[in-house]
Amino acid sequence: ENASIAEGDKPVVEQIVNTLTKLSGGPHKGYRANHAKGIVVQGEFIPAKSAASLSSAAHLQAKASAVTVRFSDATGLPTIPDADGNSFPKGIAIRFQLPDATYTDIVSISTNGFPAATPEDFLGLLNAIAASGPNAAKPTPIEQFLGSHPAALSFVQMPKPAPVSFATEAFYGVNAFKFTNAQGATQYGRYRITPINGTEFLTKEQTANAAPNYLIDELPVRLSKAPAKFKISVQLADKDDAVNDPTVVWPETRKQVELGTLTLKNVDANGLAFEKATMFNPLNLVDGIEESDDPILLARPAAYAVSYGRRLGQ
Ligand code: HEM
Repeated sequence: ENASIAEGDKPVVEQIVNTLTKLSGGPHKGYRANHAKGIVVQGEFIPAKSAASLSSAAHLQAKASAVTVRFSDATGLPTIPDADGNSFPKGIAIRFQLPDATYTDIVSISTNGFPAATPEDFLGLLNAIAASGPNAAKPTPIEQFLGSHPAALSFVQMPKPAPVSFATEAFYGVNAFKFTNAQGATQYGRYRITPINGTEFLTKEQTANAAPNYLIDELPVRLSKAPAKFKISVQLADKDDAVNDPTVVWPETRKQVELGTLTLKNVDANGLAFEKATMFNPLNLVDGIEESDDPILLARPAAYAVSYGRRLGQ
């Protein structure tokens, strides 16, 4: 694919996928270029009464929807240990089955914020990491990049504790969406997916001793005993909040609207085949929810499609 074109002349999203692949020692045939290691579970979503006040979307009205959820570790390395520092942020991808046999997705991470405001900057960050091997001259490319990109530095420095379970981690939509209700009123907001029993993290010592697959192994055991529940809500933008910049964290004082309860019931027995055949996409939207003009959000479908095409061997 595009072998005769110089790397720097390829579309930025393709360059990002190539650098993600290089950073993970890939290509790892049949796996995602990012968030390669994951687990697929099934459950349902029951909307809260407040959901319809925000959006007329079909899954936010009175009725329950079937959902499929994929939790994941960051990087393109399918064998990354679940407590490895590079496995953060963790990911959650949620697919809601809609009444008309279509679906809509939410794809979120375990950090409230992103290291770059544009795909070009994200590529710059990844390329700086790739150029900063053990023999790189000081200051290394990544030291230089972080020195001149405060948002990337604060993302790198953000605490990313290892969760006890995928079911005890909180996730953030990071990119804003535009929600419209049945009366035509619009508001911008960011998703939050929060465990109903609260977040729970390992101690430093537990993290150091965690088994390589401790998260992947824990979830089926947990779900065989009881369902795991999350609250899905939306943090609303104030009129001056940046709705097109995922590096800007909005104040915790912003109002939140509860959308409903996500209940996870069982691990998908066909999860491996499903995850290979499926591309989650944050712009699989539904009437009542639209994208913002955040350049990171808008770049994601094309990047995911490059990775998906390669996963299917195209
Ligand atoms: C320009 C910015 C980004 C790029 C280039 C990028 C790239 C990718 C790629 C190539 C994949 C693999 C997709 C597939 O093969 O199906 C992926 C997966 C994923 N990304 Fe991103 N990403 C970006 C931003 C984000 C953001 C802002 C979030 C969360 C707010 C996010 C969360 C995830 C998650 C959770 C997955 C795994 C989805 C799944 O389980 O299928 N990404 N990303």
